[in-house]
Amino acid sequence: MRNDWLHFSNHDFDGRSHDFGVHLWSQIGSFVENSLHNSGQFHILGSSAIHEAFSCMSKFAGALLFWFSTGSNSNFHRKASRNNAHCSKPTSNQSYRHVTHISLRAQDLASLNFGKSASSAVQHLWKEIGQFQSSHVLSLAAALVPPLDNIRSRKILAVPLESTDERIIGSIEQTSREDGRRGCSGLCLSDMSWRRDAIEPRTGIKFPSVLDTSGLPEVLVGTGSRSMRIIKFKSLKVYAFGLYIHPHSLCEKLGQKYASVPINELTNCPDFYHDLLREDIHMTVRLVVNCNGLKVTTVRDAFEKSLRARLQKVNPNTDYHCLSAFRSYFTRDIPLPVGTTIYFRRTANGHLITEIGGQQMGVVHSKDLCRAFFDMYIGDVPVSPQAKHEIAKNVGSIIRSC
Ligand SMILES: CCCCCCCCCCCC(=O)O
Repeated sequence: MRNDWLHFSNHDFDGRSHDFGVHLWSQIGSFVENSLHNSGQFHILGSSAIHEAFSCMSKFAGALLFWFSTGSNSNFHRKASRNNAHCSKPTSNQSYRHVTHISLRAQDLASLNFGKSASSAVQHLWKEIGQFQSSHVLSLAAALVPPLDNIRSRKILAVPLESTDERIIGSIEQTSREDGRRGCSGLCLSDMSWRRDAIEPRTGIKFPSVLDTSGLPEVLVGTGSRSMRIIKFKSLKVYAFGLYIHPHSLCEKLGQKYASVPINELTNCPDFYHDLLREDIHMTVRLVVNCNGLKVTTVRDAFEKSLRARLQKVNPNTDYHCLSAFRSYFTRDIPLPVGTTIYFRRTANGHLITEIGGQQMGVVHSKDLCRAFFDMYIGDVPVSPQAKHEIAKNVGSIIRSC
């Protein structure tokens, strides 16, 4: 350990994650103690303040320990031999060995004004971590924090989430970790109560972090909005959308293949998106109407146009019966006022279910149509490239927790 920095490096987590966490906590603890003695502040601090600060640090160290020793970390050391993803290019004989550096400036700790400052030091740590992992990974890391006493303290968990990106998935409170996280792909939805909705930034429309309408809980992996030009200089934000995915289905189909590919590579990996579309992964688009005056028939025609072109690309030999069936579900004159919610759900066995305003409109059994539909959001020419990128990052984070 250097003098002016607390510097923790974890070059290979194989079998050492627990030691790392314990080491982290003991380093923080002894450093804080030394700093306080050296700076003479120890005696002027009330014992309850010290206790609070240490407790905050303890929680944070615990969070890190848990993060490194479970979800994310469990996949950090997957061997490249298991990785047959085409976008992955392991270097030399080390494959993807993740290097983690967490640095905490000594003066941050030495000047701790306990109570307030403990959480700002923790925030500093979060920021440092944020330099090597995306905020989305952090949100998932927050999701995997163990139920240490008072871990609900938003002071610690909420700040980095809110200060980074409002669209990220909200922090999760894990209520029980004893009953087999492994059994539910690391991200065990039944164990969690999700605390926050996500807000699509352009429309301000809220999206719940979890959808559990079909009996298969799906998590929100990205939001976006669709603008359409109606006259030359006027464009309308027609709808906002959120894409949800069933983590178990994702892990089952793609967990092994992409576990060791770094997330920033995944986002630029065409094969990854193709696999997401090709594999029968249970997913849903939740679409919320954002302007008045939309007619179901207008929406139907716009979807049909887009889907026809995409179907042709997905399977040039496809028959278009699936499209006629899909179209037929939009014939009724249903009003679509602002706020109307439309779900398009793809099941793992290739059904596309359409539900408008709480009413199931119909089901089409066609894998081609399912692929063409989700191609609108994660395909080569997406409705929102930014949302597609966000989706890939969050899907990548889930895969790391498989
Ligand atoms: C003002 C025109 C409104 C048209 C609304 C159409 C909404 C569905 C669009 C089809 C899918 C898409 O390309 O986003």
